[in-house]
Amino acid sequence: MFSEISNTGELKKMNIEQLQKLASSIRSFLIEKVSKTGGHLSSNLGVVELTIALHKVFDLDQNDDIIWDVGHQSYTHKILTGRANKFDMLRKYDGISGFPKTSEDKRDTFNTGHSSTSISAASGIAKAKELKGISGKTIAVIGDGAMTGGMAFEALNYSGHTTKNLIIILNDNDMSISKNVGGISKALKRLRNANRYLKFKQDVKLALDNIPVVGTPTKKGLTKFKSDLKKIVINGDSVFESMGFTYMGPVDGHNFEELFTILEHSKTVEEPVFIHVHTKKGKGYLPAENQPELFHGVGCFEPSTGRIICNNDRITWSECFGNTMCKLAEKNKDLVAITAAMPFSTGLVEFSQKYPQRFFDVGIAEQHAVTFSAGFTIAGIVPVFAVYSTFLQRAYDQILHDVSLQNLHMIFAIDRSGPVGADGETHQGVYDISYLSPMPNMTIFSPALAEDFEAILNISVNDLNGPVAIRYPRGSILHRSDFSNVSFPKLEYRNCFKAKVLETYNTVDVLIVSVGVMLKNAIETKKLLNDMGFSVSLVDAFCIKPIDISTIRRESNKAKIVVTIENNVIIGGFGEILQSQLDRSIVKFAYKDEPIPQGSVKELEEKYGLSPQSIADKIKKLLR
Ligand SMILES: Cc1ncc(C[n+]2csc(CCOP(=O)(O)OP(=O)(O)O)c2C)c(N)n1
Ligand SMILES: CC(=O)[C@@H](O)[C@H](O)COP(=O)(O)O
Ligand SMILES: [Mg+2]
Repeated sequence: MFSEISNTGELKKMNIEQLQKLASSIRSFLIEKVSKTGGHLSSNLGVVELTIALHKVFDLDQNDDIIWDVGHQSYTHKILTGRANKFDMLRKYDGISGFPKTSEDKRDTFNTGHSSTSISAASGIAKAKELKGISGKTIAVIGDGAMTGGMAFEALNYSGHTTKNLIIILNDNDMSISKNVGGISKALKRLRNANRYLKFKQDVKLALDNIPVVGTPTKKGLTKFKSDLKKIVINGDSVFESMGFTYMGPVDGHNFEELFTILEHSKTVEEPVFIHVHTKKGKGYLPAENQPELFHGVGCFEPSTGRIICNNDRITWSECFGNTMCKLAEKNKDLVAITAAMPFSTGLVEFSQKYPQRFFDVGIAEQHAVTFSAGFTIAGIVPVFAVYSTFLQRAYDQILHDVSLQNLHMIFAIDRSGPVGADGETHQGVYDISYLSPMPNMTIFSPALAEDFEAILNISVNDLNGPVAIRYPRGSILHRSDFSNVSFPKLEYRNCFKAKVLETYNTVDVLIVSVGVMLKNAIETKKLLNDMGFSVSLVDAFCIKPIDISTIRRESNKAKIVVTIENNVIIGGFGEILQSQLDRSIVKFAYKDEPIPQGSVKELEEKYGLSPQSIADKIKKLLR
């Protein structure tokens, strides 16, 4: 559909009216496609004009590069680089990614997915080009949410004074996933509200003389924009100016004329430039404009109404977490909840409404969130930091240095632990056992069922000491009643460090030890093996650290082979930890040591031999 403009030569010939038509058809295309595949709709609808303008003004086939921060807003860029026909497979197994991927197209300069990396990467690329004598601009497109991440500040601090030909485009829509928070957000609001049309009072050349970073050679080229430049605000007071950037803006990010004027201008400036673009999240689609949070990362929906249709009736782990937190907070007045810009997705909205004084959204600032939590513990408060497994990686040193070495009592509620599906390799939560296990004093639980999850959250908040991590996956939660033929022991403080022996025999072919929700696969594997005539004992490891080695050793002594099933990577995973403590070899079912691609959990389990059938087949071979 967009094949004729996918080559930038065509786009460059289009006039404003044609571009507006193009923007409108891209929006319809995005709504239609994302309504079927799911994806990051609101953010993408907000940057259609900005992306078109960038493709028109800069030359990605030559030496200009764009780094998309987070990268969840790169769909229009994908369309303009010839990938529109692949959108039916957006975020699907073997399909195109919802994030930039250098393997898909060379104009996806840098892979992203986690927030706040773009300025550092762009700054490095710009420096490298400078060293190699390559011309061209390097452009970081970063959202106001991503701008709350510490790494963005580190990069701004460094590159404003040092990096030529770097352009930072701040896409300010006043939203992270939820409403953006913090001082930066307030400062941006002030800038947005400042007089947008601060006209130059003098001749344009004279005005440019007052901008220290613009040299004489660039003035010549700029005179042709003389009339347009009257619209550009150059606000000498912004924090970005103080950091060494030439600040331009704010401009209306849905107005092509303003965008072209400012982008063309920035092209002529050698020194680092900071362009403030104001956009509307969800632009052009009322359901997304009205509920940008809901349509930030949405499943399938009805395009005409915005009605969500892929809703699961079952309660999710995040919802169960949020409900339990509300109950616990009622009794324990010292309990607080912390999120790094994800109140909605971690299930904390109700908590934030019921207990606004005890709820803290710190922005996309996982490192700060951990050390901030550590501070709470010093004054006798019990902080629960709800965070996705993949984003907690950001705070590795803070977990070690500020929490675990000091044995402080905080709870890491680790959501999206295990494979996450459509977001792919940048977001897979398959490393947390490996990265948390070496932390001294750390307790790690991996519940399989809602009943155990609620109980262990309560025990962790009220009875335990030191740092506690509770890992749980994306999606629907399971209950005891889902496994009517298994009898589960009641989880209490006295047995919370124990592995749960769910089925045991004096002599047995196989002992299966499962981790967390992999219990489901373990139960199904057991059934398959039983049908093949093999006997199977079953243990739910539950407590990963400290590992209940005595129970597992006792069960292992009765078995011909011992098998572990987990949703972590093999290296540093539960299987390896167990093997290092049991003096026998173990057959370990875990994710392979390679980037784990996008795809449904089922597809990934098939790919990595973690489905009940493939596990049973492998065990059968080993037993024979
Ligand atoms: C380190 C990290 N933490 C959290 C997230 C989850 N996340 C993805 S997008 C987003 C909000 C980004 O807001 P902004 O940069 O303003 O982009 P917008 O969606 O508003 O266009 C968040 C919190 C992430 N990708 N990376
Ligand atoms: C882009 C990003 O990092 C988040 O928006 C993430 O995609 C959310 O994932 P969930 O859909 O699992 O909440
Ligand atoms: Mg934003």
